[in-house]
Amino acid sequence: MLALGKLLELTLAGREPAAKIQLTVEGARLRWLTEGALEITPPVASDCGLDLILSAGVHGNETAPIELLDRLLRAIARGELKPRSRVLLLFGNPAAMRRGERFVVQDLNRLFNGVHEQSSGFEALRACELEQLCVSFFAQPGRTRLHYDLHTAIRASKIEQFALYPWQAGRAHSRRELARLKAAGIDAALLQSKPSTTFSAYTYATLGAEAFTLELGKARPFGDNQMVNLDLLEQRLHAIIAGCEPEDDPSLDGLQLFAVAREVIKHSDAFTLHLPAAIENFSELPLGYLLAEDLGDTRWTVEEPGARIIFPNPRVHNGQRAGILIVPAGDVNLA
Ligand SMILES: O=C(O)CCC(=O)N[C@@H](CCC(=O)O)C(=O)O
Ligand SMILES: [Zn+2]
Repeated sequence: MLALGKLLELTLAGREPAAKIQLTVEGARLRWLTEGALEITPPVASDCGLDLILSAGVHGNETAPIELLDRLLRAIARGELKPRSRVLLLFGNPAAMRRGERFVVQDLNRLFNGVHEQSSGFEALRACELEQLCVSFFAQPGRTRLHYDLHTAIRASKIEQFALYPWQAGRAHSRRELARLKAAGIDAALLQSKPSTTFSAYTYATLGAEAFTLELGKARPFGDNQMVNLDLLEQRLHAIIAGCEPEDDPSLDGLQLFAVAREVIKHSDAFTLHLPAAIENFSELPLGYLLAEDLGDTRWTVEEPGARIIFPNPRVHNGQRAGILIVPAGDVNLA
């Protein structure tokens, strides 16, 4: 196998490869760009016109997607998976991956779309670097842009594999992309309705890619991910990279669509979340339920029929999202 196929090993060891460019037998080029970043370029004659960004490890302790990208890259480096798409593989937060922690100083996935410019520290620099890597990767005009940012969640989930679909003014979410995700084993999608500072929101709204955050089960240490079955997603990523995707059924039956009702923001150290510690993502909350309290008279009470909670986390920094209240999406305008 080509040495650059061991990007994960190199990244975890904090090492730079001696050779930055290597070619597979079929002539695909692997190019190491910087820590945790590798570009794969198919031979010109077989290029299918897709620019695909696959990222994982934006949160350093979310190992199942990191292992998935490692398997894909090794298959390419062994010549078993023959790319026809250009691919940018990114391990988002190498320092946090080495520590097995979500982040080092601050949550990298809150620093995109320019927020890093008003901040400092390791993650702010990395957000800037990741944005530049994506801009350069997408520089060629007339090509199709797709980005999957792969994550796992802190807690268990009633719906284990789901997507968060970013938002941009005047742009409808794509039925074709949702059908593709359904075929890849994704059971639900949360359609965002406002701008965001996550990585996928950056590539979607600023760079015009189709882009998603994919949540793929519960975060566990390296080597401990046997419970997560990512076979369908892995097969689909193989097919996308190899430029040989099957035609998808355009029906979205079986894919649950949700909309954001409200984001719960933690304003102060007095913030209290009234949920059991082991509550699962997508748990339903009854009308009138007192969900959270904060300084002064701030109270979060459930007012939306059918409301469910995802990502409840009272330990976030003040000013950040401590949970999202979601509801089943009504009539959705899809492109
Ligand atoms: O389990 C949790 O509480 C967080 C899981 C996670 O990291 N989710 C992403 C979602 C990103 C998005 O909203 O697109 C995050 O919080 O960064
Ligand atoms: Zn994450």
